[in-house]
Amino acid sequence: MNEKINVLISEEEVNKKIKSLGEQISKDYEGKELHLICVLKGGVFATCELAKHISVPLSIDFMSVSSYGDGFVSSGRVKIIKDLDDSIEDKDVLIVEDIIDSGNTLKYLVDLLNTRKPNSVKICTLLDKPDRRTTDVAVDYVGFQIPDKFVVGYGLDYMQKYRNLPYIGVIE
Ligand SMILES: O=P(O)(O)OC[C@H]1O[C@H](OP(=O)(O)OP(=O)(O)O)[C@H](O)[C@@H]1O
Ligand code: HPA
Repeated sequence: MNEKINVLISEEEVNKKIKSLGEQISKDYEGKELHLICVLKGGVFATCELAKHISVPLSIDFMSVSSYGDGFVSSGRVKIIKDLDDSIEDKDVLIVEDIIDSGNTLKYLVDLLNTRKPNSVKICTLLDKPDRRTTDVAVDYVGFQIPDKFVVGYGLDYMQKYRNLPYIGVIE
């Protein structure tokens, strides 16, 4: 079945915002090297677009975690499906996510990565749903704060579909 989807944030607005985040990050990390960690699967679109607008030397690694399964609600348990390939010791790490909702995923990831002796760990998320937060996490770069609606597109899925939409939509 195909759900009806309304546009919440257009493709143009998303790309413009990611460009400005990339420019800000480039300024903040001037003179340093940055290690991006893309949180799969949802973070892949935001990471690729963001990386294009970062001008400091950059490396990218991928980690796959899941807590939602195929539903609308977090299971509360974060499962590592694929760990990083490379050590992050002494690196300036920036985690890139599509969305922070309950905060469970990012809290788990930040705590885990901090045990691996990075020089710094910061967070960039395209979307933030502050009304849903149950776990406190300090987020350094936010694209858009959005209302408490289940969104899809730009990496975000419903039952693994709609990740490829070039905009952020809301399922009716
Ligand atoms: O703040 P939270 O409530 O933890 O929600 C945010 C997380 O949920 C989604 O991942 P999901 O577990 O659906 O995996 P996916 O990216 O592979 O779809 C999203 O990509 C974030 O990683
Ligand atoms: O609104 C959402 N949409 C898709 N995946 C998600 N994971 C957390 N929140 C969301």
